[in-house]
Amino acid sequence: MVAVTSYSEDGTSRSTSTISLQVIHAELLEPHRSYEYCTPISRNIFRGDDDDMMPFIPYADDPTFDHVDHTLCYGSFAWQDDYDPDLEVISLETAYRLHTVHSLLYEDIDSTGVLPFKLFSTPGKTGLFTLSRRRDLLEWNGTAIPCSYSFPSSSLSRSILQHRLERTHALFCPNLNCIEPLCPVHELLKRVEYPCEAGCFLQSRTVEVLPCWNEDDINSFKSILDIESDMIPCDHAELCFKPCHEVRQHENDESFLWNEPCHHSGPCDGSSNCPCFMNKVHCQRNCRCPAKCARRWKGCRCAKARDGMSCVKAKRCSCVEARRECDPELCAKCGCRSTCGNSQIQQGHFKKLEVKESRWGVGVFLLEPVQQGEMIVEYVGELIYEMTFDSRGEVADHLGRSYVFGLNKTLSLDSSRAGNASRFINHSGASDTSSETQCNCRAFARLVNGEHRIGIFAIVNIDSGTEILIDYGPAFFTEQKNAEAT
Ligand SMILES: C[S@@+](CC[C@H](N)C(=O)[O-])C[C@H]1O[C@@H](n2cnc3c(N)ncnc32)[C@H](O)[C@@H]1O
Repeated sequence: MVAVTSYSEDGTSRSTSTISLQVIHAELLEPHRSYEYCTPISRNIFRGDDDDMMPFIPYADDPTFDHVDHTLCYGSFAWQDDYDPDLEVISLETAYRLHTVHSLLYEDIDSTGVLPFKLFSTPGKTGLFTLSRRRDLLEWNGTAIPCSYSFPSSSLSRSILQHRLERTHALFCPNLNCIEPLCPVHELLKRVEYPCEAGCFLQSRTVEVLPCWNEDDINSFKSILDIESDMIPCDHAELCFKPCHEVRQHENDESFLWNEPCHHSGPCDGSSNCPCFMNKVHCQRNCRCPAKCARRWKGCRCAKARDGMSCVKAKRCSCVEARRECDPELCAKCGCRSTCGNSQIQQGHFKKLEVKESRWGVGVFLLEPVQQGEMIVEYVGELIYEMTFDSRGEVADHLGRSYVFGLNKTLSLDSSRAGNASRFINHSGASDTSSETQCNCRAFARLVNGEHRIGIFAIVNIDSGTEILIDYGPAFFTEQKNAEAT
């Protein structure tokens, strides 16, 4: 029984009545187990590496997580960075006076660590000199620094490979589809048309014996190629501290793969040492050669099909065979924006999906039937480098759930922090023959207008309501088990 009292505007009670309500005994509702947040995205986001400053300690109250080991992945802790704007001005002033009055090099001042800030930028952390150029520091009338004085913009330690990579990375981004917000490269794009030095690879055409490099040189070079494969030899040479033509010879050595967009004067053939020509690959959208260059990918000549399956049903679509999606600029007839069946990722026509409880945590289920060969969804996430793959991997291993897909030699696609429903797709091995847990989809990487993207495709006809399952591959669970054991 519930008593209901009504009140007049001045707050006095007017009447009270009693009503009886039906009592329903509901089943006990179990709360869903806790999950991490995930930002919804529809396109891959370039992240590169996470900040070097640790924002918080994950699983701080969980004694089974090795916090100490995990902190080693970071250079500093956000909660210890006690920000004081006065200190910036005092540090800058101190550095200036030590340099101008006592003739100390800025690099030496930095290496003593005597100032509370680093003067020069370090990986993931902006230095005081750069900060002072980017924003207005507090004004101090007693300063000895003249208005016209400018602090050095960068001082890159020869010994820190990351520094060298970051500096050159800031000058070259050959990706026309670059989706990095405010990518600095597109402001600084610089054409390299001339030999970088005497003995540049552009000038020395003769193939000599492979120059003898020691193990450290070769390891550094491999790291550079892993992180920055899309560079010309002149830039690699600068990073390696090696003569340009030696670098070129090592790049040609079959132990290294090099498939960067070309950037040179002259035609894309042997006379200009065009890297695409040398590596027997097509010039791509990101190459700096003219659009009508003979080495460019020509696209397919498949005809339009009314059922929206042109190129897929065509006997031999050159784009399909090369694992590229058709390119609206090149494939004139197949209808990349309508009838082409080989442009599903860029068209973004995905199937209706539902995420719900499955055998292995949460899974993804179809809300409509799908035909074999159709694309279901694009696997999207943050594009990350190996260092971040490792640091995030420690958390994923502890959690027992990993959302990372290897995309190519350099980048992985991680949907642990940003992604779409596809991040919840579970695994079924090829050997599983049970009708309910049989693998019914496959992930394919496609070159889409110069970018590697991953689509999840049906490998059989699938009914509505069925869980989507893909084979993660043999390494996935072995790596997870190894990580749990260590
Ligand atoms: C990309 S997530 C898939 C979504 C996950 N089920 C969830 O609830 O978030 C991958 C993780 O799911 C779990 N998983 C997926 N398929 C599995 C399977 N066949 N057997 C055991 N665990 C599986 C593993 O923990 C794996 O690291």
